[in-house]
Amino acid sequence: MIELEHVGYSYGGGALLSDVSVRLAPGSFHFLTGPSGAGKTTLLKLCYGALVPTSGRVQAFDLDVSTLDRDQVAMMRRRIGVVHQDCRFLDHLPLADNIALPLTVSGRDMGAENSNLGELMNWVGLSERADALPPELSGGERQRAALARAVIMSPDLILADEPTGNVDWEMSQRLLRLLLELNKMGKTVLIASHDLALIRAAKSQVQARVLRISDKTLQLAGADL
Ligand SMILES: Nc1ncnc2c1ncn2[C@@H]1O[C@H](COP(=O)(O)OP(=O)(O)OP(=O)(O)O)[C@@H](O)[C@H]1O
Repeated sequence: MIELEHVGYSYGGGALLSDVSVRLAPGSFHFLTGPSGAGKTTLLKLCYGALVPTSGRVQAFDLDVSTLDRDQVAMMRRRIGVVHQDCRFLDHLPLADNIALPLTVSGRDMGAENSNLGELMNWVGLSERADALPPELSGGERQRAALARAVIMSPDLILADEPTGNVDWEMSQRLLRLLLELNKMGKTVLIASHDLALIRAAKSQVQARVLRISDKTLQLAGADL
């Protein structure tokens, strides 16, 4: 599904990532961990083609992302749902419209899609908040809305960047349950997280691989996690 082969990345100074190789198989569940600034967000961006590697190769759905034209990049991104660390909503649009934005942008018929939107808002427990504006939402509501927006195009792969940042334990468990449900539906899931308690909770429920960025490269974390 996604494969990084000997990937290196630099923002212009020294190398941030070096010789990173990993394969996310269809239907797998992964965590990505490592200290703040180690390059977790950067690695996710390399996976969805927002950044092109300085060295090595990223293959997404059997295509080399650095060789794709604009249309192919757009097609590839439709298959990947991203939950951004900062959620990024349009503050003047009601929540339902924010969640539906990927559909609107891609020109899908909203009449036909409305029941999907309703089901999705119900699934994340936000049906009652459809008309709320993003600044009125709690942290947990924002994170669930960001997850709903990431999956509205029915992606095959979900990349979630600290999806439980700034929420309490109960809410982080609720978000984890949603991500586990998506995985049970056959979606591949990669979660960047500092939250070791969350990773341990997930590992008791799903066969998850934990990858850690250390010394600029990616290592499989040991059984201590
Ligand atoms: N656009 C950019 N230009 C230059 N440097 C950047 C850019 N984006 C990130 N960096 C730097 O790259 C390093 C890795 O950033 P990144 O956000 O990938 O780390 P992270 O592991 O996700 O951190 P955190 O856990 O704090 O979110 C940091 O030192 C950051 O300042």
